[in-house]
Amino acid sequence: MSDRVDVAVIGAGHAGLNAVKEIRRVTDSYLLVNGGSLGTTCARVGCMPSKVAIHLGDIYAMRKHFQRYGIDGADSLRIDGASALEHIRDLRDTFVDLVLANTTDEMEDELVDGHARFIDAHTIEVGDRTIRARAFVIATGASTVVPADWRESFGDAILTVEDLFELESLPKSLAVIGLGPIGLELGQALRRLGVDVVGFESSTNLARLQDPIINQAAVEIVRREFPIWLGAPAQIERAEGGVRVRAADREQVVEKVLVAIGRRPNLAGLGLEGIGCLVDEHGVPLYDSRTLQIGRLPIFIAGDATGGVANLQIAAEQGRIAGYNACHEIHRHYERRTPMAIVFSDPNIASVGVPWSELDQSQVVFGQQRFGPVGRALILGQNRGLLHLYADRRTGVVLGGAMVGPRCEHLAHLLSWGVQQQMTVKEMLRMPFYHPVIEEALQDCLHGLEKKLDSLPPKPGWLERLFPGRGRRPAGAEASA
Ligand SMILES: Cc1cc2nc3c(=O)[nH]c(=O)nc-3n(C[C@H](O)[C@H](O)[C@H](O)COP(=O)(O)OP(=O)(O)OC[C@H]3O[C@@H](n4cnc5c(N)ncnc54)[C@H](O)[C@@H]3O)c2cc1C
Ligand SMILES: NC(=O)c1ccc[n+]([C@@H]2O[C@H](COP(=O)([O-])OP(=O)(O)OC[C@H]3O[C@@H](n4cnc5c(N)ncnc54)[C@H](O)[C@@H]3O)[C@@H](O)[C@H]2O)c1
Repeated sequence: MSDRVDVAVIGAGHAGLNAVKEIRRVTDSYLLVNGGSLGTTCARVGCMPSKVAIHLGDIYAMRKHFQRYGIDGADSLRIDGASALEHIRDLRDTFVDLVLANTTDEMEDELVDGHARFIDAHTIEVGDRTIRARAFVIATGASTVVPADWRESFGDAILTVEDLFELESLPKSLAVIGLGPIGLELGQALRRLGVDVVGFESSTNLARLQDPIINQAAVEIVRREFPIWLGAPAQIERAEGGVRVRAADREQVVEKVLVAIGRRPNLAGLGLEGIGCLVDEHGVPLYDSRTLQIGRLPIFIAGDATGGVANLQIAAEQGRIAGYNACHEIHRHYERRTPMAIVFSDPNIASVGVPWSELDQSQVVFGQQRFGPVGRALILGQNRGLLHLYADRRTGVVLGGAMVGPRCEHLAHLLSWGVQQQMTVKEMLRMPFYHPVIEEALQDCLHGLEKKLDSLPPKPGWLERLFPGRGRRPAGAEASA
């Protein structure tokens, strides 16, 4: 069977579905090819079921405060792991249904089931079907990296996010290998649901945190809840009663291992090397980071398949740009908004704006604020944590920050909106704040920064230099070429 269409999109995750939305504005002549389960990584195994697990863990962990609050009987509370897992699957199915209802359920012949492989820059094969298109969008996502011999040698003892939520019951003990966002979020959630968890991380950073002060604070907080061993790669071997995990001089025998050592773009089977794509050392084709076009080919790439920052909003936005560019001669540019990463551990961990590694430390003034004395944090019984802000020494413009603390998911948004608007410390302080709220931690931190900035000796030409450099166009606003 042979088809000829304007655009074919490969992959029905958020990137691919958003590409389709753009393409449909221009043409009905498109196909969406998806190999594997429909419903998106986010809804099936990613953002959403992991947040349900975190929520259940947080609720159950609250029992530890009950006695202090005058609530009796916490000792007799028990969690039924099987029911908790069933609830996660129930909600997961709801999220998947919501995605499908608005997207692929409405498609008929436009949806093609199978894995695509390029024959040439205008042709793919999907099973016994040949599809010719004027342009393609590759949005094939990514999958967990599992060392080749681990599955073979350790079978069911090895878990990834792809199978964790399918378990019928919770394991008694679990080693989480890799404490990036996935390992930390799920390791903590499972610990709170009663699993004996130990975490292994080869770097010295939790959740990819670059800011050393916030990393140190986060490590100290997480360690109060379960052991985390940092700084050496973990290896595993068979042991009586389960699997032995070793890292440097540490070892632990556990029933199961959750592998969370990173995700790799699903590009291997696409045959890209055969159609003249130059690829990097990870097999990702070289593409223009603004137009998302691969070389000069009529092929665009979006979402986790790019091997770049993996998050839902970026996948969706890149999908829209790739879809648009696949059916327009004049391309739109993808420009990343102010970087923001939030890890939904308790307390939340977040980084915003200029990453630590890119700061010119001699030009930055730093502000710190502990959550310890913040009224609302004390009321919530969640006052561990620290906020660290960075501002430009010369102009007072807020550059970003990192934080570990209660409800930092919201502080991170507030901060990123200020950074995107290129606001100064003083301008952010003129924004409204209420009481008693966690946002007062941000206000206090900004006051501290303001004091430091005001105490710096004035520099000649300070004001004149301030305005030309500041330009009021929000960074990252979509531009058309
Ligand atoms: C456990 C976990 C938690 C996460 N939590 C968050 C979070 O809290 N916040 C956040 O922003 N992000 C989070 N993410 C990341 C987020 O889920 C992803 O960045 C996003 O879903 C990627 O979307 P995508 O469209 O690029 O890929 P996907 O949704 O993976 O879609 C790719 C599609 O392509 C199909 N496919 C693959 N190969 C082929 C082929 N050869 N031919 C045809 N089809 C193919 C796949 O079956 C799939 O349907 C999390 C991820 C995980 C795993
Ligand atoms: N809240 C969120 O936004 C969220 C949540 C989950 C996932 N994600 C995204 O999903 C992607 C994948 O997340 P991830 O956590 O799987 O990957 P990651 O690459 O962010 O982290 C993997 C970690 O594993 C460590 N590691 C590698 N090999 C190891 C070994 N042998 N022993 C011990 N540690 C080892 C690495 O040093 C790294 O810290 C990320 O890009 C992330 O942004 C986002």
